[in-house]
Amino acid sequence: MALAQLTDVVKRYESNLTVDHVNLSIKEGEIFGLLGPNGAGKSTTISMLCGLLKSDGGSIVIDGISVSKQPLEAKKRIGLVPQDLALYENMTAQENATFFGKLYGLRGGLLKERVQEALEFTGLADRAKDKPSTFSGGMKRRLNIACAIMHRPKLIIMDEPTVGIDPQSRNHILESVKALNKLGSTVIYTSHYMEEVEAICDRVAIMDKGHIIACGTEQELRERVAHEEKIVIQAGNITPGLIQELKQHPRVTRVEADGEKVELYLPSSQGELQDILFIFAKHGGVIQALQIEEPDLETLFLSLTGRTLRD
Ligand SMILES: Nc1ncnc2c1ncn2[C@@H]1O[C@H](COP(=O)(O)OP(=O)(O)OP(=O)(O)O)[C@@H](O)[C@H]1O
Repeated sequence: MALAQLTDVVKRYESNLTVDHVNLSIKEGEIFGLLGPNGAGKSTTISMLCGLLKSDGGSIVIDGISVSKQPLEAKKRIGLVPQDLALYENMTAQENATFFGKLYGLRGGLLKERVQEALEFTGLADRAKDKPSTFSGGMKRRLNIACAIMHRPKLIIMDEPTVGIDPQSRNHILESVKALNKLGSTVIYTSHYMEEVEAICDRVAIMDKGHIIACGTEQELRERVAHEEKIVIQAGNITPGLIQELKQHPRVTRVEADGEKVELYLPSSQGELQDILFIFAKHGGVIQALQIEEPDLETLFLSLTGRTLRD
């Protein structure tokens, strides 16, 4: 059963269709990834889903409740971890969590219990009496999560929660997403990091320029590009002439060069490897490592849009 249903949702900014007739069905109990480059329209979609932004068309239903007709009822079912931190710097971690708990109508013993639970869950119990101004970026992000889960929402929405934070907090957040899901919450997780979405999500929708361009399990999405292969080569002395000749190779569909790394996309490396090594040797490129990779969500994005997620 769908816990969140978006039907033909539209958002316009002046003449731009920022969200262009988006249809999504998020099943109860899943971790659903919304993957797309910066500016794809992910945050705008999330804001409409949470009732923070009015849509210009279509309908959004959460747990059977229309977000536009019964916004307060719908909001009770949602815990939003926004992209921008929403914390009070002059209140302690405990006071922040208490404040958000009260907003959701929690009081007395239950409120105290939930504050403790949320801070423990996010690994901040020993910093309960400290203010966020003394926290690292990752700890602030974790406190943001603690505040969002105080009312044990059915649907937790996290908008790019790992942008600009240290690897330890990043892992902590990814683990906590999985743990929240195991405890029964459905999660929508937006990101432009393919690896994160692949690591934690049951299903993924790929968004670009306001459209959902693909949706399915990682396996289903990979199968759509099963005919593509990626060769990743680490090499010294990568010259413009070398890149140019690789691009001209009739079987190579795309070349991405970044410092000492070259990524080549082609239908199959079989029978072509010799040629490619020859081109490197001809231009004095010194190969240090070579790896043939299975197609991934990046390959799919590239094949659908002609751009990489990082472009
Ligand atoms: N209030 C606004 N007025 C005009 N344009 C806007 C407004 N909010 C967003 N946009 C535009 O809508 C597009 C989508 O933005 P959105 O923030 O939804 O993308 P995103 O996929 O979440 O990317 P990011 O990861 O950078 O936040 C962008 O081009 C953005 O500039």
